[in-house]
Amino acid sequence: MASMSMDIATTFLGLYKRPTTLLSGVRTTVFPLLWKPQPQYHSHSFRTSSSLRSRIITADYLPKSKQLSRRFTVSATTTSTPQSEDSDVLTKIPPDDRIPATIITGFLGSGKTTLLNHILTADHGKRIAVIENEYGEVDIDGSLVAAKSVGAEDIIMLNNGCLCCTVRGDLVRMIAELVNKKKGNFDHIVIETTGLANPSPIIQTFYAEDQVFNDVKLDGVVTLVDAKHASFHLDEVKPKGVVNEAVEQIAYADRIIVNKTDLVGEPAIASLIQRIRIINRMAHLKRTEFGKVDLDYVLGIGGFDLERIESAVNTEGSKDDNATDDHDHDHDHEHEHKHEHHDGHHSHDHSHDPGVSSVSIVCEGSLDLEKANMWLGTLLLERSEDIYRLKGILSVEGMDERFVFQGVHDIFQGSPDRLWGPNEPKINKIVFIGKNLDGQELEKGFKACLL
Ligand SMILES: Nc1nc2c(ncn2[C@@H]2O[C@H](COP(=O)(O)OP(=O)(O)OP(=O)(O)O)[C@@H](O)[C@H]2O)c(=O)[nH]1
Repeated sequence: MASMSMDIATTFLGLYKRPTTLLSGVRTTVFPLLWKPQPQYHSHSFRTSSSLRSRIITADYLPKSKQLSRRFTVSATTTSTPQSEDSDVLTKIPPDDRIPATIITGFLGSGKTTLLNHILTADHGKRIAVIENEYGEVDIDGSLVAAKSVGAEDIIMLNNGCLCCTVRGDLVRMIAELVNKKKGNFDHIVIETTGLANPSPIIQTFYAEDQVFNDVKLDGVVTLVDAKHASFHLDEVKPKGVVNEAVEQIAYADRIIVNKTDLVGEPAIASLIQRIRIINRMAHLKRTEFGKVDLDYVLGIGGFDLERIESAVNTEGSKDDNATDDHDHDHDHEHEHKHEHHDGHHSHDHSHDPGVSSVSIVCEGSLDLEKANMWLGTLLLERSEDIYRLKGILSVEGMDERFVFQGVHDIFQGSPDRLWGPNEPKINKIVFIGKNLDGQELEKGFKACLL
């Protein structure tokens, strides 16, 4: 990591000065290209060449040659065309017609297959291709999935290991094959991971692999949490350097489903939800029995869609979607404030993935572009392993649009969004989910970038 980091830093910090060219198909801007409002950038400065498409990914599964050739990832398609004589650009986001994919994850027995069956048997009109990953040679979940009989276009089993480790290459091939052979026959891909999967490398696959990225977009990560057993797994002490999958699965979620609520009482559910909120305050959360949720809660959520980031970052979005859980509400105010939630246990010696928490910063003002680039570049250079998820909406000096972005470790993407309203306060919102986050330091660093 250390030796790679310098490359990343150089890339990160140097990028915004590079001339850029049109990338066919997918165009966007990236934060370090954060637009300098100078005349020479007016019509093309957002466009990235394919060589700028994705940021270096340091995950060790990528071959070195690939690691070095990758920089920033893009997903939203953003064009910049002249708007009027007196304004620089019109930012609009044309439809992204890549096939959406949903990752369903959650600890062993939390109800993933149950949810999948609910999805497959519900009346939503979508044609779904399923990729099912089971650890072990014997396809048990596959036979439990109601797939063929209810019209799933395809169900593909990956049985030789866990998606996040040994069969990740298979996932890439599987998706590429699905797209090449069956495009037009299905509208959505659902991937069920094993109960022991760490979602991070699976998520990264959607950005790191051209074969996947060009045709498929990650719609969201749905994490099932077993209301009865989750606390036990969250508490589990892992050897140094070994991730606690239960914590990671919650940390990466866009939607959390606290399932099996029939098996425990209200106090246990409430305390579990509080605990989940410490790890991830950004995801929407619902309680269920047998995974019975409205399908629009889990499909088509655009969790990784830049247009939707606002709701993710919006502090309202971090509430439990069940009104009954209003004990979990935020105490947010309109202007300057910060939330920092650390696991109260992390000072103890026995750790359950110590200090996985969320920090959100909300403050009004406009950012100095160069300072922001420097700050975020340095932060990701030093801390990308610990920063699991990052999402935000920023106000940048000289930019009429909001800048929305998100990151997964050192993969970072962003683009201008809609124009700020004439009387709209320019409030920056940024959420970090990760390990050992120091809320005060993050806030201080962020505020130092404000003009
Ligand atoms: N009581 C109760 N049982 C549930 C609920 N949801 C699922 N189950 C049961 O829990 C068991 C495990 O559910 P699955 O859907 O197979 O869980 P999974 O996450 O796919 O399990 P793995 O593939 O082993 O990781 C099954 O027997 C389900 O019928 C629920 O809300 N309440």
